[in-house]
Amino acid sequence: MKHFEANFDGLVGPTHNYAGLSFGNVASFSNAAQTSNPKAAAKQGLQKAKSLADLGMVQGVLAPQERPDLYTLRRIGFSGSDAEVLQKAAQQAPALLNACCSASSMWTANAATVSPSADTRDGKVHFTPANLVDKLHRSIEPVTTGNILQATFNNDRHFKHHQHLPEHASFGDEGAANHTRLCAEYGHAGVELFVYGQSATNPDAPKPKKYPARHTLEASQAVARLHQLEDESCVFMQQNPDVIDQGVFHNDVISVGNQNVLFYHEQAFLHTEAKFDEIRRKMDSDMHFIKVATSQVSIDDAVKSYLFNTQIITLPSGEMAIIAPTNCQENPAVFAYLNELITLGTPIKQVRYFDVKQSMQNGGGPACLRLRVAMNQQEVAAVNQNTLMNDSLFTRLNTWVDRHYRDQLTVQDLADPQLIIESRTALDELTQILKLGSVYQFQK
Ligand SMILES: NCCC[C@H](NC(=O)CCC(=O)O)C(=O)O
Repeated sequence: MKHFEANFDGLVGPTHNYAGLSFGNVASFSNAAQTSNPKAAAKQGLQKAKSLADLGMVQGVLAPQERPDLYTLRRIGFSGSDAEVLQKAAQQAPALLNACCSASSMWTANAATVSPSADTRDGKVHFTPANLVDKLHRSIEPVTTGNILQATFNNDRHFKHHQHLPEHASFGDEGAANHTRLCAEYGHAGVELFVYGQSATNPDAPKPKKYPARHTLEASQAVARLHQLEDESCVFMQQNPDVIDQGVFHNDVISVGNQNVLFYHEQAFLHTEAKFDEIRRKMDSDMHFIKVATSQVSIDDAVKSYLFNTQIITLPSGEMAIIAPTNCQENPAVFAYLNELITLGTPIKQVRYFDVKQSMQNGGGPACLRLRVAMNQQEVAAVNQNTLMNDSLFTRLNTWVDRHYRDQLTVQDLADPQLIIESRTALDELTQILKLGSVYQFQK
């Protein structure tokens, strides 16, 4: 049977904006209060997704979330009509209003952790939505994320959906941004590499001093248990706390894997050599560890360009390609490195650049925008087919964006009661296009 690694890209929601909500994420902070362009952002994302489908990849889309989140605003005491709730929140607690308006669900690398059926004891594909507890604006995502995942992977025979982990810092879980699956072939049992920022139950373990470590070892271990993974197919590795303090808030800002390739910065991890030995021992095939030295690309350049937030994909020809943001072309050290990389005799043979600047300005690159789901042919057939990218879906979604999205949005606009009407109208229509059923609270 054929096997694929599908990418499910998050559609950028109608409230895409720059509110500076993510302490520790340099781009989020430095672009705070800029005017965003939700229409351009959504179209940049669609273009990347369509281009991957055109390359012969299995490509899907995941619906965005309903924002402004009036349910959370009411839960914390703002009352009255929808317009009154927005107005009171804007006056009394603008930071809370901003948190309830973020389109951050577009970064579906953080939607969940996914383990393919080749790795799990029950032979199903397992999904655990990430609780994202470290950031208020993201901590309100997991319930709806679960609804959307269940409507997209809606077949009990093949897909197993878990509840998100307990909402406590001990179980800080940022999903697949800190999870990479290494394997010889997508359909073979692989090694699931879980990268965490700190251990919650070991106060003496290293941790960053300036910025938060969002993800714990305990969360990764819980996901491995839920997903019925064998100890022999898991490796838990700690991120270097020093790089978290330099803006590497997720592991996918400093390393990315695909099949038997791990592309990483030399400062990415703690105990790198011992852990790589463990990976080698647990893999049933040779690994290519592609190290980028600080002398080639500094941490600062890696964070600014998102060199490691690239997607490494295996094309139908068997060659690997890197899907990079155009920001990598604009950074001389990174561009020079990438030009050299494709000549080094590694499995990576091409680089393709995409403009995803609207997302990058919030600290999310190409890899943040996608959730990887390795599946066999039968599993791909069991996915909600209306979510899979093709010419007709691409045209429909572009028309849908043109009809419903604004081409500029400021943080002040978030209190505009018209935005909630526009957003709900758009999402209601989207659930019909993707045939998701009622996944949003306003539809229930
Ligand atoms: N994987 C990339 C995630 C980026 C995301 N940025 C944000 O939420 C920025 C939102 C803002 O600043 O408006 C985050 O940090 O979790």
